[in-house]
Amino acid sequence: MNADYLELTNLTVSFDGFVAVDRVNMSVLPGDLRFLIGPNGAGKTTLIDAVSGLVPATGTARWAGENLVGRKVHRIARLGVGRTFQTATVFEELTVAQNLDIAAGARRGLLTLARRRTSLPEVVVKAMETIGLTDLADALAGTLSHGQKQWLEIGMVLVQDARLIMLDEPVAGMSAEEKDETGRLLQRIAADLTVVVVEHDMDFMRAFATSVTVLHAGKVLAEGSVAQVQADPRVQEVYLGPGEHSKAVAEAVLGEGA
Ligand SMILES: Nc1ncnc2c1ncn2[C@@H]1O[C@H](COP(=O)(O)OP(=O)(O)OP(=O)(O)O)[C@@H](O)[C@H]1O
Repeated sequence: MNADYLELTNLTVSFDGFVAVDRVNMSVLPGDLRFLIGPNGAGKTTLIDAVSGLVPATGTARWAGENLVGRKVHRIARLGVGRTFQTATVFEELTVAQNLDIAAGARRGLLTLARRRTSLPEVVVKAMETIGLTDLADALAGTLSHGQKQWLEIGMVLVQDARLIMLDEPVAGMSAEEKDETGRLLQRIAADLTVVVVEHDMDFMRAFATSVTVLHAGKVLAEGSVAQVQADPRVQEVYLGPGEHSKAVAEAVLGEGA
């Protein structure tokens, strides 16, 4: 079994007795572009917080042969787990290349970072190509468009040697062109890595997901291909409410096939 395989078993997160993630079982294989969808408050962000070590959890989250539950955030990052946040966290007053260099340095250690270098590390050059920002290497991050900032943040995860990448609503606020570009970027990344995308944008999900997990009230409600989850009456009910199962309404929210 490839070690780059994420397997959650009974993953549970409680906040003062409120169960936000409730005994979730989920497996994601390398090469998969898994979308995690569900209504507001379903527990999507909390789930990826738990896998990244940002909130305490019970159950297991197996990755790279280890259980991530109970491990410190930096230890989890060193096992190749990276994530982005809903709001991009780039250094606006630094250039694209500098942002990536610093992120790569976080991995390399301060000693290497302190050494003066005349050229950019290979990993930074490669990341700029992957995220399509090579031409903007010397542009200040603060001058980038919203979409470009998100791509830079993805690049900052890539240079840290992440092999499991979890993205929290990467296309929120993007233009249609930026969404398409992001989808193609995620497909390129998912060819080599394991990718989990938390998303509300159903058009984006339909265009780029290879598989989908639907969360509702902390639990896995459905899992499968886009067509399978769209056709699932339980998924339609969660998105539409009971008694609104007209085909036209279901299609308007979930797309054709619903
Ligand atoms: N730190 C916290 N303390 C208490 N409750 C929390 C905390 N973080 C999240 N919750 C609650 O857990 C539930 C799940 O929240 P979460 O943000 O994971 O949902 P989500 O599916 O990502 O929603 P959205 O799509 O709106 O971002 C919500 O009811 C939320 O209020």
